[in-house]
Amino acid sequence: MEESCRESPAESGQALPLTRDSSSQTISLGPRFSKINLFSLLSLWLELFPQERPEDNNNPVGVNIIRSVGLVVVRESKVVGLHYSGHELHAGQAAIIQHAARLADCQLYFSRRPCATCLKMIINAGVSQISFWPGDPEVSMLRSGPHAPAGQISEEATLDAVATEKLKSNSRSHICLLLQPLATGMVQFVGETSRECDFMATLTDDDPGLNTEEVFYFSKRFLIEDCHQHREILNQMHLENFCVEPYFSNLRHNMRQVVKVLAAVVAGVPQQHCGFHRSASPPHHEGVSQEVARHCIIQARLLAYRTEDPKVGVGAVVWAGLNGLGRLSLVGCGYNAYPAGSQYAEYPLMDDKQEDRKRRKYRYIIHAEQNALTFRTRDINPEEAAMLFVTKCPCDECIPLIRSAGITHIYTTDHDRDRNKGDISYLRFSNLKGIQKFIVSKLICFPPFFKKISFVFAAPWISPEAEYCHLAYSGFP
Ligand SMILES: O=c1ccn([C@H]2C[C@H](O)[C@@H](COP(=O)(O)OP(=O)(O)OP(=O)(O)O)O2)c(=O)[nH]1
Repeated sequence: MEESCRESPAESGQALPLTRDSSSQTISLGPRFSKINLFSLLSLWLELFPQERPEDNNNPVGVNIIRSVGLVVVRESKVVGLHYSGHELHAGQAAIIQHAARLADCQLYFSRRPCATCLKMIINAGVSQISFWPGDPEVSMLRSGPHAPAGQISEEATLDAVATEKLKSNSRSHICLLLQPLATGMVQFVGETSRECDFMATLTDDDPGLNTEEVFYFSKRFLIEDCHQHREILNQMHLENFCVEPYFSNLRHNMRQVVKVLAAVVAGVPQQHCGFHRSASPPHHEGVSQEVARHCIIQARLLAYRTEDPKVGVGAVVWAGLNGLGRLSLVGCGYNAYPAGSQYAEYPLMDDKQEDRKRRKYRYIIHAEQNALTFRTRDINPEEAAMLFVTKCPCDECIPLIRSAGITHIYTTDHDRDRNKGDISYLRFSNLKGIQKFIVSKLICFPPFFKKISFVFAAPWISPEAEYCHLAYSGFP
């Protein structure tokens, strides 16, 4: 993350009031995520990072009681790691393997209370804080396990709860609950802006509304519908303080709001019939799967809601990995904001439709890609695929940085592409060579017979430019 400890009026769940810039011009701003909101949302979303083999989610006999977990590692207010459970490693173990003793003094944000196996190693590494979402823990208390009757907390989960509690009481790391109320109006703001975001504008003419299926799915996953069960789980986790009213209702309300916001952001990048199609053989590695690309673009969209630009939020995340396959590791992430350390509204906020040029924002704002690359956690190895996921077409100022950093793939929208807006231009992206470009675009629907043929021959929605690929809305079943 790019900034250190700037706090805007919206930080602790407050609505942003009208704000004045240095010249007393009044501007209204939307609410934004606090850092804690952002880390919680990222951790929840990371839990759903697409796996090569699907998580054994709907196991009828509930044999697998270990749940997937998402994890955000933060050092000095900056994200230095994004992790998720895989087939071999839990998210906590993946963080240990990647960061080792560099985890010392970091803050860890988990989407579930981690199991004792992860917790002991994390405490041992000397992290300063471990927080978790107050739902079903990693060793599930909702799934019953092979030998326990359905609906009953398994012996394994009870033993894990005892062990984690013992580790907690003997640990110097501060272990706490991960939840902060969202800024007032945030749910509505995200709902509305999601419907208007570049991805939606490109992909559909319909107003999709809040995807109720997505809300339902996330509710099932991250909330515990039954109040008694939720209380029981909180008690097992020694969070009995939250079991009494009004704290219990507040907790559940805040959890629901966060889940709604996540569903709204996710709904802003439609999933159905999406596919990556390429028109030329790649100079580097193949890109990631369409599911992974969508997942990463949604990470970038979450980051964009932390913007300091009063008009346009941009988020960027860079992942790298050998062949673009297997476990990716985070290079960096960021959003557009004023230089780190600046005070809120210290710089002009005007855009190109307002005021004279010297009073506009453009010379001051650090772009999302610039923050992602400046505060990257590691360099990019020339052998690996390095993928930038960014919610807006990269501008001319960013293109040379992206190329020099060793980015091999860009996933974005083409909103503003080829435009010169005076203070900011987007002319260089189209001619950028040597980097695979994946653009979100809408499918031209074919009758069923032509669908298969269109895959083999160059389809009309694929740009004729060499090395130019599309995240296309496909009509394949
Ligand atoms: O590669 C880029 C390009 C832009 N931005 C940010 C910088 C600035 O905060 C905002 C500028 O957005 P835009 O070009 O849309 O200008 P605007 O004047 O805010 O909006 P409009 O489209 O109405 O002209 O986007 C990035 O973070 N990365």
